[in-house]
Amino acid sequence: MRMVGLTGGIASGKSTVASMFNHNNIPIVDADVIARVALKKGSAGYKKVVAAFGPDILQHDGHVDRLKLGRIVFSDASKRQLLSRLLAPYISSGIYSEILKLWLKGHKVIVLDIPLLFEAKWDKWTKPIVVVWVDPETQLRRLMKRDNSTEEDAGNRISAQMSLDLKKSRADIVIDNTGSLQDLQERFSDVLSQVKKPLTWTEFWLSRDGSLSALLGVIIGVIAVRKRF
Ligand SMILES: CC(C)(COP(=O)(O)OP(=O)(O)OC[C@H]1O[C@@H](n2cnc3c(N)ncnc32)[C@H](O)[C@@H]1O)[C@@H](O)C(=O)NCCC(=O)NCCS
Ligand SMILES: Nc1ncnc2c1ncn2[C@@H]1O[C@H](COP(=O)(O)OP(=O)(O)OP(=O)(O)O)[C@@H](O)[C@H]1O
Repeated sequence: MRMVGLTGGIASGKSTVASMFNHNNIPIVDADVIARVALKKGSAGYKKVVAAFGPDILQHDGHVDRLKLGRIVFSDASKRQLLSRLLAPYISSGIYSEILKLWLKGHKVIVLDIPLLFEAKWDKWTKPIVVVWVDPETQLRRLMKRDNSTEEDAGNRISAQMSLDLKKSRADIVIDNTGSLQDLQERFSDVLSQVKKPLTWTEFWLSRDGSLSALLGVIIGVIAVRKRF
């Protein structure tokens, strides 16, 4: 199975690109969605985070106030590291379990949409790595518009992340998303054909069908050897 890594900066357009993959029947493992589940009221992750950050981060109904927690962690690196450390085991196991489900369904290509792909070292497992890049002004403008946030809040979120130029330098494929959605769609068509190239041998043996063929081969081999002796 081929696991494509999809990453970029906040509001650079990862989800927009992910939905293009999805429209082409390539399933997505979305780390932001998994991270939300990990912080759901009553979950083990929720309990650890509330114990560490205190009840002030909760809304009246007991759910985490994401805006409030976001303000705290995106303006303080040590608190951000603490939150990441507390949630990392739950996010990782959520990602593994999604990958396993898709492997069992026999998908040949899947996309891991992980904002912290490099920081959390998921890049070792993904090939190719696609980075959605955008220039800093466009990123700030789109983020403020999407989240209806102030320049200060949006700037804090951007500077809390690894630089987008550094991510770009570590990419196999860069998608420049500074232009229009139509420009993005055109660039995406090239990327799709690269991602859909036939599987390498290693990827084939790591696919469900390849692994089952290998297992069957081993069983037949063992039976044949036993019959001979
Ligand atoms: C702080 C939280 C509650 C803010 O929630 P909010 O709904 O406002 O933002 P959302 O979850 O949609 O994240 C938006 C973007 O912020 C960026 N981001 C999120 N967490 C982090 C982090 N720890 N470090 C750097 N950037 C981050 C990502 O680009 C993400 O796509 C939330 O982001 C969170 O729980 N973060 C910790 C979990 C995590 O590490 N998520 C990243 C998945 S790899
Ligand atoms: N080429 C484009 N032209 C105009 N708007 C765009 C373009 N690409 C994305 N957007 C808009 O920019 C915003 C950010 O895009 P998107 O949500 O896909 O980013 P993201 O990288 O997934 O963000 P996050 O890291 O927060 O999950 C969205 O409102 C989206 O509709």
